[in-house]
Amino acid sequence: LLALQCKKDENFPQWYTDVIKLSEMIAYYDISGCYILRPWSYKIWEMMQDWFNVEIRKLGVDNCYFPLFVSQDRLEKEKDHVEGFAPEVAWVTKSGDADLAKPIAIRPTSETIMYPAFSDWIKSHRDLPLKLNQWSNVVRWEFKYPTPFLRSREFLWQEGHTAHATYDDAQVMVMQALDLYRRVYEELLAVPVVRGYKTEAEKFAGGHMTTTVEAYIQGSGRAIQGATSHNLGQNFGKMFDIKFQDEKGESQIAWQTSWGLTTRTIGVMIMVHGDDTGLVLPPRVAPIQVVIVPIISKKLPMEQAKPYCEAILQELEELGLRAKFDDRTMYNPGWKYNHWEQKGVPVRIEVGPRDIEQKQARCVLRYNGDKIDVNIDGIATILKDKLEDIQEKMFAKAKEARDSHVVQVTEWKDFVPNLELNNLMLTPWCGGEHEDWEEWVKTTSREESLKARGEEGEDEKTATSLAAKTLCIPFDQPELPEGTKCIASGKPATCWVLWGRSY
Ligand SMILES: O=C1CCCN[C@@H]1CCCn1cnc2cc(F)c(Cl)cc2c1=O
Ligand SMILES: [Mg+2]
Repeated sequence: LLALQCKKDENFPQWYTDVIKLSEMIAYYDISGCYILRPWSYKIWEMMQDWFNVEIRKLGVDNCYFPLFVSQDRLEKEKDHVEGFAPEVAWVTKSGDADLAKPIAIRPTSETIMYPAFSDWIKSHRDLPLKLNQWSNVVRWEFKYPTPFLRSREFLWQEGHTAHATYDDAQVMVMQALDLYRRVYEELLAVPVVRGYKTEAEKFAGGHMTTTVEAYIQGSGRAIQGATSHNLGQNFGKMFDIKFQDEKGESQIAWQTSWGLTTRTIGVMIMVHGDDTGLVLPPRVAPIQVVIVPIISKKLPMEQAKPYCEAILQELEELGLRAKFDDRTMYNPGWKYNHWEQKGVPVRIEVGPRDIEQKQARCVLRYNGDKIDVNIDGIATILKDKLEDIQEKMFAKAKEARDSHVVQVTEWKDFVPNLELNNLMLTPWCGGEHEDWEEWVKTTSREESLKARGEEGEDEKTATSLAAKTLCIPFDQPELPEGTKCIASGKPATCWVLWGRSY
């Protein structure tokens, strides 16, 4: 595969698969749903980890590491909550050719692994708050169609787990974690997100309340959950006997949170920013921000180009930029241009004979193709500023694409037509839990989508994916005029909820 087989707006799933291969981010593996993260994507994960570790340390969170395995007894401690997930739990049943006495599960998440230890460690209010995080892999044997980064059977994540003396302290932690997630997306990945609460139907059943950051993928017209932060209330404290003596010597149950961000972040960044040439990397997370390509010919032998290029490289590195001088002789400049464009490197510096004569360099910007001739005196400062400008412009462009696809809708007749326009919809909502109006919207929006497309009885997968679901109740609520009716139930609306087709 030397170039993308299709345009981003022709066949989005195919485009995505080609981009992650061409940019050398992913390699495939013989076990379905498992992928190799090559250095080009793993370096991005490492930069997110580095940033996140600095930030959680400021919040008093310590990193730790708990075992990969969990006994069946422990995993199934919270019977009701686990049973919904049971089909996706991976089990170890043998060692060698001998059966294990009891099967052992591979962690799909670590509550049942961590919280018995929390119960041992927390006795007094002086042991609170307890704030731990772990970077690990988790395994969930998903059956939906697997997609690298977005839905894989093993993925990398961080999971934060904290315990507090009061509900309010826990809620502060929930919101601090959520804001870190917003910043990972908006400041590092240049992807705008909507922050809000999950509805009762969509929240983590084991918790008290779930908050989320939701991104918009223009290529598919779908929303995607970017990360999630839960207020667990005292649910797990009761289940795992996590109690503490308060100042008055009274026994209290701890208030907890948990929060997670996964390698799905990388897939979101690819889908939002990629174009018909390939990956377009936000400078903040680009493993290489600037690549220098010499245009070697009889007029400019490598001996003459090398010192000139190496001087530029050194100046860039001294300013903290991640730069590379591509001095390979077996590839010509055109091949190198294509290679680094497909990998999404933000800035390419071309150095030809004329550039050296005029003590300048031709800089090409990946995100919009601009070509600028820059004096090599001070080139590093100019490019450092240019990279910051690129980061801002990429965010602004993604924000415009998202904002132009969010519409307020108050009447049901406008709901599916907007789905068909790849829009997300803010609608008045009665909070519809009790009569499960959310299920009604899912079912009805799927049926009406099929009809709108003249495809009765579409195969289950597509049909389901045509259904709209609630993404969140945005923290940022528009005015809700007195007497506004819920778009589904017609009952008095209590808030605005954001709907969309989603991943
Ligand atoms: O979302 C987060 C943030 C990080 C820590 N965990 C929570 C809740 C995870 C929900 N969840 C998600 N998926 C699961 C899959 C499973 F197979 C089992 Cl047994 C349990 C779960 C499960 O509890
Ligand atoms: Mg799941």
